Amino acid sequence: MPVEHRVAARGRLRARVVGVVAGRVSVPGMGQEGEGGASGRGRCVGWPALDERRGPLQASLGTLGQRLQPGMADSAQAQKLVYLVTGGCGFLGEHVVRMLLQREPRLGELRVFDRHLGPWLEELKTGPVRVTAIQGDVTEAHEVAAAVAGAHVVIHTAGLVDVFGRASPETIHEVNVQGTRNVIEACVQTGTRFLVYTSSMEVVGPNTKGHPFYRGNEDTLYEAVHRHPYPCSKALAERLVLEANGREVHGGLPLVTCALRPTGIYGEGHQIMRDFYRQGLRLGGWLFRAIPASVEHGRVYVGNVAWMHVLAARELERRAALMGGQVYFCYDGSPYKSYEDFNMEFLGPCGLQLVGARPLLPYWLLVFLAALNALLQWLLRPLVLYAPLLNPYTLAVANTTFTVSTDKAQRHFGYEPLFSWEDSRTRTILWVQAAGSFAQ
Ligand SMILES: NC(=O)c1ccc[n+]([C@@H]2O[C@H](COP(=O)([O-])OP(=O)(O)OC[C@H]3O[C@@H](n4cnc5c(N)ncnc54)[C@H](O)[C@@H]3O)[C@@H](O)[C@H]2O)c1
Ligand SMILES: C[C@@H](CO)CCC[C@@H](C)[C@H]1CC[C@H]2[C@@H]3[C@H](O)C=C4C[C@@H](O)CC[C@]4(C)[C@H]3CC[C@]12C
Repeated sequence: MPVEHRVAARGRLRARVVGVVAGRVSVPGMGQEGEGGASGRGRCVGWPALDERRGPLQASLGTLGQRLQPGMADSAQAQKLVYLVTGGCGFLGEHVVRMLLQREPRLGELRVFDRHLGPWLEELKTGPVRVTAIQGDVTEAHEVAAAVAGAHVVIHTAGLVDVFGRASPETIHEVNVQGTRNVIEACVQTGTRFLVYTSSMEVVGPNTKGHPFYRGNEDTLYEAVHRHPYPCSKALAERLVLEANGREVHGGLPLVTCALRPTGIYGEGHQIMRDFYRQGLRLGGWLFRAIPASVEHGRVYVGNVAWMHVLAARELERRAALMGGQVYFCYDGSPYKSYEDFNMEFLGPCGLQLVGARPLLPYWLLVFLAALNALLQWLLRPLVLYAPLLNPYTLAVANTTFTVSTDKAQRHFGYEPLFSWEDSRTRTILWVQAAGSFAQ
């Protein structure tokens, strides 16, 4: 049984803590050199502008960023580090947690902060690393501050991922923007110097005009205009994180931040993939093409996204001048395909078929159905939550080419995908098969 007790660090805290454990290690090769400039700043239509008083993004920390804090020497023998992963029980968060345990040799304590703690944390009970599960809410500044206090590195992946209208725009903003602000302020107040933020490709696009982003990189010019609360919130939060780079934290040293922008993540734990699978099973093994095969949608394997987070977090100290204030798309060797064709890479081997070489419905009809769904959602809201996959926003995202081709993370901190496409595919297929065999 886990030992549960109240955390007393720094003032009032409702967060509950469970002690657990795991471990072990390997180190990848490193790249070198650098470049400046973070691009992709979005404009949110109808959303408040950020407070600009802190001035422009601070791109470089010079040698300041290279100074070591006590306990941050570059050796496995050095004092062990305390990592905090917010949203550590989510789809991506769980992979980040497991990856840290496997591949961060300096890990001494791992704090997993989430609104909902997963039962799987129990299985991390044996091993050399202390795992502390903290039930808390990123919108509660005092809970965040208590969890951050004493951590060397924060990986802030908690977020409300909702493009289906389940949550209100205000709630999305509160969790994604205010929650991120709380994390930053907690770092500043408690002296935590290294912050990696899970952003999203949606900070850039697809934009409201449906412009294609074809194999773009972090410097590709693109008109980033958002209307939907989710991408707006991610864009605002990312900006907060980047602008916080260089702020003085408690103790006088500068905060070092960077943001990672995954495209559509897939892999073990991907609920939308599981939903498509179950839908196909309900339809007798058929799925029906709605999006032209020529529309490319960027996808990345969750294990590689987690790996990039771990590497970025690990290298932020050593490469502060280069990485501080930077954004990186998350990429790997996953093939460029349409959203539906890509899903079929996994659903096909699980026995589903995608019907139609071309969309079976004309696009105008899909637009009509998406608008109808939005109307029904609005009409039914007082009675019931109607949140189907198809709405004007998801249709626009699925129907607009958005793919990434970049090596920035490789050049800046030596990232190479840990999992090949074949491995990623096999792991995902096995998970879909297992997840689909549970009750529908
Ligand atoms: N899934 C994707 O395709 C994708 C792509 C790009 C970026 N992202 C980003 O990655 C991050 C993780 O996404 P995910 O797909 O794993 O989503 P998820 O919903 O599976 O995980 C999010 C986690 O955050 C936690 N959380 C939500 N609100 C919280 C709060 N107020 N306080 C504390 N914890 C809270 C949830 O309980 C959950 O465990 C998000 O920031 C998301 O914006 C996801
Ligand atoms: C029109 C339907 C016919 O089959 C298909 C609808 C698919 C949509 C539900 C998904 C298409 C693209 C997805 C999004 C994308 O992969 C990137 C995202 C970024 C991330 O930060 C959050 C998740 C998401 C918005 C993801 C959500 C689901 C899609 C819109």
